[in-house]
Amino acid sequence: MSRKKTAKGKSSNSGPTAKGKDSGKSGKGTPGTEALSNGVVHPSRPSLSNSGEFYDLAFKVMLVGDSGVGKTCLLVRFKDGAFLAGSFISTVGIDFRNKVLSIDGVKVKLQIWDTAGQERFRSVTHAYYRDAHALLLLYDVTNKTSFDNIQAWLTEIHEYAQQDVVLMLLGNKADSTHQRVVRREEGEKLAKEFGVPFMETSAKSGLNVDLAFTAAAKELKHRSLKELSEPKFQLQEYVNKEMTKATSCCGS
Ligand SMILES: Nc1nc2c(ncn2[C@@H]2O[C@H](COP(=O)(O)OP(=O)(O)OP(=O)(O)O)[C@@H](O)[C@H]2O)c(=O)[nH]1
Ligand SMILES: [Mg+2]
Repeated sequence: MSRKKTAKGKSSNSGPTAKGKDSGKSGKGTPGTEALSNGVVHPSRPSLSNSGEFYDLAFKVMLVGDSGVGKTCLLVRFKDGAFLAGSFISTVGIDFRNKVLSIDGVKVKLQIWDTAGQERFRSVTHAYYRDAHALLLLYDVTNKTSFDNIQAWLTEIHEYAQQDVVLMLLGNKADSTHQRVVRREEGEKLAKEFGVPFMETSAKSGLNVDLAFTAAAKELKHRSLKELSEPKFQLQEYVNKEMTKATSCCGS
């Protein structure tokens, strides 16, 4: 995936995704309209993604958070199973990648939007919030400022995103034991305060990366298929059960 992208404008579709490209840049990745506004394409008639994979449901997931917290690396880890080590290339504008997951026998396509954390791209990012079905809000456990800024991000999300957006808080770089300045408990406390599911992740080691996306997809699928006969899907409970805890030796 190119990490140098320039924003070209606002996404024009308000519904979930169907038949998008596997990756693209802003303003261009506006897929077709087969999907209904709640994310259901049609379970009995699977659609075909451009990568040749069939899917039943499609949703947009957006990665947000300060520059350098690891949004692009998290996406690359999830999509390709690799870690982008080396020099940091800050995302310009917005970019996306698709991935189809199998959730309880249902094929769920996630169109994952990787936003630029830098302040100067904020107005571009704002334009995409309203189309997002889920938001993964990241901070960096080795960067206190990125943690302190979470409240401001939540205010922004409240202002621009859909009211019922699925939101998760992720403390990334949990592998960086020695550089850690934000304890897991602090992340948990903040998340609890705002009623948001929380987990620590590492794009480097892969810790909880699949889980973060799968949990969001499960929640979206549950809501979309209105599985009312089943007990309500409890996102935080599911995460707690599945989560691998990072070993954090050094608190702040
Ligand atoms: N140790 C460690 N380093 C990470 C991890 N995730 C990302 N990094 C490093 O952090 C730096 C920033 O990562 P990016 O993914 O480019 O950050 P970003 O949030 O996309 O930044 P912007 O595009 O500017 O918003 C890079 O040097 C990565 O190698 C992680 O889980 N662990
Ligand atoms: Mg980036």
